[in-house]
Amino acid sequence: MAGVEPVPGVAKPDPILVATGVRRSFGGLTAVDVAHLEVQRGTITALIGPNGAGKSTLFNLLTGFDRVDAGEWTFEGRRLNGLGGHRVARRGMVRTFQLTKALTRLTVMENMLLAAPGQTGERMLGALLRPVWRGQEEANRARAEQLLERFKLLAKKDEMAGSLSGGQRKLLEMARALMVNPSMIMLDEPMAGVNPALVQSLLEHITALRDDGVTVLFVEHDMDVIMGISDWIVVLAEGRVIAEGRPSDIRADQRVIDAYLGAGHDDGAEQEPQTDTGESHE
Ligand SMILES: Nc1ncnc2c1ncn2[C@@H]1O[C@H](COP(=O)(O)OP(=O)(O)OP(=O)(O)O)[C@@H](O)[C@H]1O
Repeated sequence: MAGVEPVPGVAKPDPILVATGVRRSFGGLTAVDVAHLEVQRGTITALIGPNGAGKSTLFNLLTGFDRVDAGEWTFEGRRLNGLGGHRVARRGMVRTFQLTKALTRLTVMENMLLAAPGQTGERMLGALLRPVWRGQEEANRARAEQLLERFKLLAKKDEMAGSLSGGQRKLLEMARALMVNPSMIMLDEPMAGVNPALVQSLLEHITALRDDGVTVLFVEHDMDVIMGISDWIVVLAEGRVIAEGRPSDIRADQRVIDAYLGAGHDDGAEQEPQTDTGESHE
């Protein structure tokens, strides 16, 4: 991303995702108010910000799981406004979801097959198209096995997803998202609840996705992870993009330091201003 100025809303050479004027309020609270944001194709871009900054809401809006109040966005040059999550996924932009209770009661393989393309309408057309359908199911199963192998979960394919460790669940979430062969994947806190021993392996999987040409946008709180693998970082605070740039730009950005300190985030160097030292200031 050489030559791209680290300023909020900056244009990028080959953006895969472009959002303009995207706003979402809940009651009187403006959760997201993004004037302009471009995600460069083929990069790992981190979306960071203090708690409540609007990161999850922005993810939900862009992937069709929530509705904007205003604004528009394009993916691969095509408008996505008004499309639901499944149709957005079919266009090639998928997000990971935490495994819900229901999904933990299915096997690993069943989870993979549920995420496969073309799940809707099959029952209706099933009688008519049974041979085609069967072929599709075989192809889905083959792809699922390939992905499970890649994420070292193949041996677990017949086990309940609920029996997986935190890290293995994250791998399964990633593998599920890849069932539709996306060109962009959005990861919501991929490292949350992951045993430190698995963090390195997850990081390698994320960089491997990028190296395979998949654009990655991820929300994460762990600064070491963010600084370690991101090509570009976008900082949200109170719904707005307050900074964006390479890790070195972001580390030195006073607005970012202020936003994190203001929200009481622990970056390892902050001092709590209101700490009672036991001395009287009167
Ligand atoms: N469905 C909702 N109804 C009402 N308020 C909401 C809803 N979803 C989000 N909010 C509010 O919008 C703001 C942004 O929330 P959001 O979850 O997007 O932040 P976030 O940056 O993802 O935070 P975190 O890092 O804690 O996950 C918060 O103040 C939150 O309370």
